[in-house]
Amino acid sequence: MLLDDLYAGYGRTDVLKGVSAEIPEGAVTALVGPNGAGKSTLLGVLAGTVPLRRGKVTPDRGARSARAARPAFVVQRSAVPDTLPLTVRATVAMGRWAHRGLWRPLTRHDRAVVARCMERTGVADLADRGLGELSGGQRQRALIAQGLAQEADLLLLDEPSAGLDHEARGRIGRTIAAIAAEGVTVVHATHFAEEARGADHVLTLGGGRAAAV
Ligand SMILES: Nc1ncnc2c1ncn2[C@@H]1O[C@H](COP(=O)(O)OP(=O)(O)OP(=O)(O)O)[C@@H](O)[C@H]1O
Repeated sequence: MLLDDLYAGYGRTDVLKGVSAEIPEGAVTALVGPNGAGKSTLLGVLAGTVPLRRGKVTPDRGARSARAARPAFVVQRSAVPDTLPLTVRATVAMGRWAHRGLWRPLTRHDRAVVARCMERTGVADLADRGLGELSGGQRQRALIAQGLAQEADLLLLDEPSAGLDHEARGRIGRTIAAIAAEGVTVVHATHFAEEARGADHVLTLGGGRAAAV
């Protein structure tokens, strides 16, 4: 995927000021940079939730693949209230809404996708537990499973390891790597050097621009 001279921001301020970079397909790209550098903003641009003011994003296969035009965005875990009365299975099943429409019953295929996504992220044995009962790492993996259930080609994760301990971060890293190995392009924002080192590709944001490492 090619990012060409991207400008985006809020109000009168541009946060991204000419970001150009390549994001390799089927690999893990870590997005790093100081607080406020624009990592979430760039993820929002790729997700289509933050409008581009200038520049363009060209998916490598995008012109030919409708699925590539439907990225999955996994928001920061802190954006999900602990008290949300949802089981893990129901949370992951929400990822099928894009396919089924809201409140439509799940098909057998949908249920199979949900089950597989829970397995891929290691939360299958927690399927009937409430989100509020889970550890931070388990909840994060349930949210990643929800993103996966959308069957998008591009999985965007905003600081998936924020607030997690070393072991839980390692598990998230392995989950992300396994997802990319199945052909999904993964872009995740991170503050952890070890997590960035584990990625295939690192994009550093600073001063509104990007540098690949
Ligand atoms: N919805 C918004 N409205 C106005 N300004 C915003 C909005 N979202 C972000 N900003 C501002 O844009 C700048 C970049 O924010 P962004 O969240 O993209 O950075 P980040 O690199 O993800 O930061 P962090 O590491 O703290 O999550 C910041 O100055 C922030 O205050």
